[in-house]
Amino acid sequence: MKEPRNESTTSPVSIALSSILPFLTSHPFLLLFCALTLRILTKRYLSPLRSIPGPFVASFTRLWKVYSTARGRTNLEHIALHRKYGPLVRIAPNEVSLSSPHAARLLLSAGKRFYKTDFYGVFPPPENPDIFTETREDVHAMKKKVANVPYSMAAMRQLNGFIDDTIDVLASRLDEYAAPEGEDLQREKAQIGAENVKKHQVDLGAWLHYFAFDVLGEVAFGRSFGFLAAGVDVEGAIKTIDDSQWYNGLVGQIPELDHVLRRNPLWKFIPALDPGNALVTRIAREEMAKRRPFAAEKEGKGVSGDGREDLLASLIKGHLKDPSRFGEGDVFAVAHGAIFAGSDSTASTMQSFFWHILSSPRIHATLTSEIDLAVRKGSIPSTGNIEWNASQTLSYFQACLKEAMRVRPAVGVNITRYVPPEGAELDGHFFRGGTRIAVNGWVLHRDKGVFGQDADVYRPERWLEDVEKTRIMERFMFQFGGGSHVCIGRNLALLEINKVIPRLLRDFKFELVHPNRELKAKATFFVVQEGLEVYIERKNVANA
Ligand code: HEM
Repeated sequence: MKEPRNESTTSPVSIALSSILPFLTSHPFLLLFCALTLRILTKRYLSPLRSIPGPFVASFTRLWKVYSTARGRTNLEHIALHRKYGPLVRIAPNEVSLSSPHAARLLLSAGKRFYKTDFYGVFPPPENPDIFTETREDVHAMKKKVANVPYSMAAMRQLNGFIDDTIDVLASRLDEYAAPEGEDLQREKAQIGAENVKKHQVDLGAWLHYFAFDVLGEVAFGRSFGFLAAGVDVEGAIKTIDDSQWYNGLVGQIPELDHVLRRNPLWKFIPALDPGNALVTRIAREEMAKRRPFAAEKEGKGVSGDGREDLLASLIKGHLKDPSRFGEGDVFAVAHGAIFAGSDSTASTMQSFFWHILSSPRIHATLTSEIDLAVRKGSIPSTGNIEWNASQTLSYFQACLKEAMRVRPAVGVNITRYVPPEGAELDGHFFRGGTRIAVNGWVLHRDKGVFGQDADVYRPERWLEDVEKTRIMERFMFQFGGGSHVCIGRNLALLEINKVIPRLLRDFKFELVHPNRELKAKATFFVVQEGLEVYIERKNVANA
């Protein structure tokens, strides 16, 4: 017969605890140390992600991500991380970065239910999310349906006039700085000495930035923001947006922090921190106020009086059709959000393009000969603006543009999605529901399997070599994201880029002032770039 258990026997564990706990509570620092060690050990070794390699600190705290984002080099650091650790890298206790373009396609596909994370909730206005910041998929789909109308390529072509006018302003502003050509140049050389002629230089990057903003002002609100006219960042508006994006990218790594920072009601008492005071927001508000009670839109008219309907007018019409599904707040949020989403992104893409082509005399020469030849053949006009269809005939230009978007995509921080509740397999690994998965275009676009062994190199020819290979590479380009959250403004961005860049290359000669210097780039959400200073000379295409 079994001996009855002696209930009063004290287990060794309880003896140990009863002696250790009083000791620890009387030594709070030691207690803190033990708690932290326990947290580190559980996050690091008991997590379902424990087998995925990555920086040790990242496995137990999101602060690693904050640190990495704060340095403004997330894009480059992630390339290095994947080279060191492989295709899956644990970058936070519950977050993994993937480098496989195949896995990224699945992650971003519509209908696969990998939804946006709370990272996006930090982007303002949190109380009235726009298409980019809306994380509720059903609400997002409803808003995007309305907004898709004015962003379609057909609608964008209708806005061609706005873009043309802004290109004319950019070209004439650059013309003020450009060195003369031909006989005029000889005259100037004689007057000021040949060595001084090259002093005609501009910060092309800044002018492209002003251009991207002014186009958006015209497209969204039927009025320019006036950056090109002023030739400066009026009221520091661009800097305000860049700073705000830097905050969003950084705080988005630990979104809870937003409640004690920007969403903290005390901020409202510091006017300089109130984004409502910023130029772009002010203009957006003024335009909304001017158009109320939306009489013109009720009659189905545009606002500019010349038949052109801006984004705001089109969104108001969408709102009038179904105010309960697309409220007035949505009209404002979507039109205003377009400026934030579409300005730095487009500017960064154009800056990358110019930096790459000007850094290679061979590529630059091939591209300019293509454009000069197109003028001589009459496939693009010798003066004035260039239409979308005409720029599509410039195959080397198209290859240079794709290659710029591949090597230096405009979004520099990670795009993140949650794994659906039932879990999912990505790149051969099963992830539990709720795991955060991150992808970064800078990493994905360097995949050697898809883009070739020389994927790190800027080489436009890769897009012209083999039709089948090109088709595959196009499938795995993520510069505009993908799936249901694919960039809504890509038609606009491509339209303006396809019109303005060939025109600038047709009308001016450019040369880098600092040929061996990298652009100064900071990955906020977008890669904000500086340092594209060029020598500029007027070009007579007939003599080219
Ligand atoms: C070359 C220029 C551009 C690039 C490279 C770019 C890139 C991107 C990327 C990568 C995304 C997906 C982000 C994510 O899933 O987190 C995105 C989304 C978005 N973009 Fe763009 N963008 C550009 C221009 C524009 C323009 C001109 C506009 C508006 C005028 C715009 C508005 C948006 C919006 C509203 C979204 C959110 C779409 C959604 O979630 O459904 N973008 N863009």
